[in-house]
Amino acid sequence: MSTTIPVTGPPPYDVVVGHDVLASVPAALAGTQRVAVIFAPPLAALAERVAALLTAAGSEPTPVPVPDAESGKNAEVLARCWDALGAAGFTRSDAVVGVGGGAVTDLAGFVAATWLRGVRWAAVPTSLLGMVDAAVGGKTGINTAAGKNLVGAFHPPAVVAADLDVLRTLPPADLAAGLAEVVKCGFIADPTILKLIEADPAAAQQLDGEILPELVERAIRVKAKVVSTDLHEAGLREVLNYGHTLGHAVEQIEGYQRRHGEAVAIGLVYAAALARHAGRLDDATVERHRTVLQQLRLPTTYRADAWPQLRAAMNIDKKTRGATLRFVILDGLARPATLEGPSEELLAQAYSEVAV
Ligand SMILES: NC(=O)c1ccc[n+]([C@@H]2O[C@H](COP(=O)([O-])OP(=O)(O)OC[C@H]3O[C@@H](n4cnc5c(N)ncnc54)[C@H](O)[C@@H]3O)[C@@H](O)[C@H]2O)c1
Ligand SMILES: O=C(O)C(=O)C[C@@H](O)[C@H](O)[C@H](O)COP(=O)(O)O
Ligand SMILES: [Zn+2]
Repeated sequence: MSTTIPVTGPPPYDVVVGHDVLASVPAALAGTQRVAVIFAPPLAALAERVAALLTAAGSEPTPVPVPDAESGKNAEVLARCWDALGAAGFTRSDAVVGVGGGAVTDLAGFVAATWLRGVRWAAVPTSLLGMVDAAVGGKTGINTAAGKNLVGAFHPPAVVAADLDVLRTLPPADLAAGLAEVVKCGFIADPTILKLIEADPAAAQQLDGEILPELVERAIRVKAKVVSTDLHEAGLREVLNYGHTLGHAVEQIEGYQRRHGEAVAIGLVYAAALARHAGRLDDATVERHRTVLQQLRLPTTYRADAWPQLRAAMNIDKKTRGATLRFVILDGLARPATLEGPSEELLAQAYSEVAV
């Protein structure tokens, strides 16, 4: 059983989520000759299954193993992927498939965006975070020493095949990290998500119940709607960056060793505190951020002495214009807004609510 959630584009494509969805990959890449299947070691068996489906459909898969997680999302690994495509003689009628968590699909999508200035690609997200967020919407890219995702391209996939069964092997901490982005969707657009988690936080993490699939579908619908309206982040899409200004700074100062979803959880509390200090958000909604994230055992605090480093790292956030920091905040539940150029005092006051 599966659900198809359309991203209306342009270009249009489907997010197919549920069980037995992998056949949608060869279907979406019909007519391609060679297909590079980019994967990290923990997902080697699934990558082989995808390759077998491509072979059965008449394509010629080339396996391209890459280092796991953030250690594969950099310029050196990107260049190795280009070399693999070059050695196999990839042309514009060929394609790429990314099989893995968000780090691998971000990398694979960027390989596809840059090879011959853009070839088709498909995403097979294998983490919760990848299914609800990273694989959807066409943001592809890599990290640099200066910051998270600083090099990349908007290059939407031909299909996203999210097979809920693959989540069975996902470590619980990675499942929880994915829920941070689901919570984000709850605060910016769909408060039912928050009610579902608050009513039964354990059920939100159980693969065999009905709650987790509903949360996945709801979060994908939030993202699909936003990116269908504003692929290139001219305005509306910025709401998906809620919690990411401080979150990305945490990841950068930790050398990309911290789970993205955990950093976003800390960043969500910071953004809520910032909104309150700016007089835009009530105490109860700020507190709701802490409680729902803590129910999922996600971090909501960070080292007090890290503030100078975090503050410097935030300067290179993609929403920054010149010297003006810009934050996504809330004016209320499901009422995302922008805060431009907050004072240093305000920034530090908000951090005092996160600092331990
Ligand atoms: N492009 C976007 O719009 C977007 C959105 C959100 C996040 N991201 C990016 O996504 C990345 C985070 O993604 P993530 O949380 O998936 O982390 P990740 O890709 O680093 O994966 C986390 C770990 O889970 C493992 N894993 C994944 N699926 C598994 C499975 N089914 N079974 C066993 N192990 C599995 C991975 O091998 C890895 O060790 C970050 O780089 C973030 O910047 C991008
Ligand atoms: O899709 C988006 O747009 C988002 O902002 C979703 C985020 O969850 C995601 O982490 C994204 O990669 C951040 O984008 P960036 O442009 O700040 O790197
Ligand atoms: Zn994110």
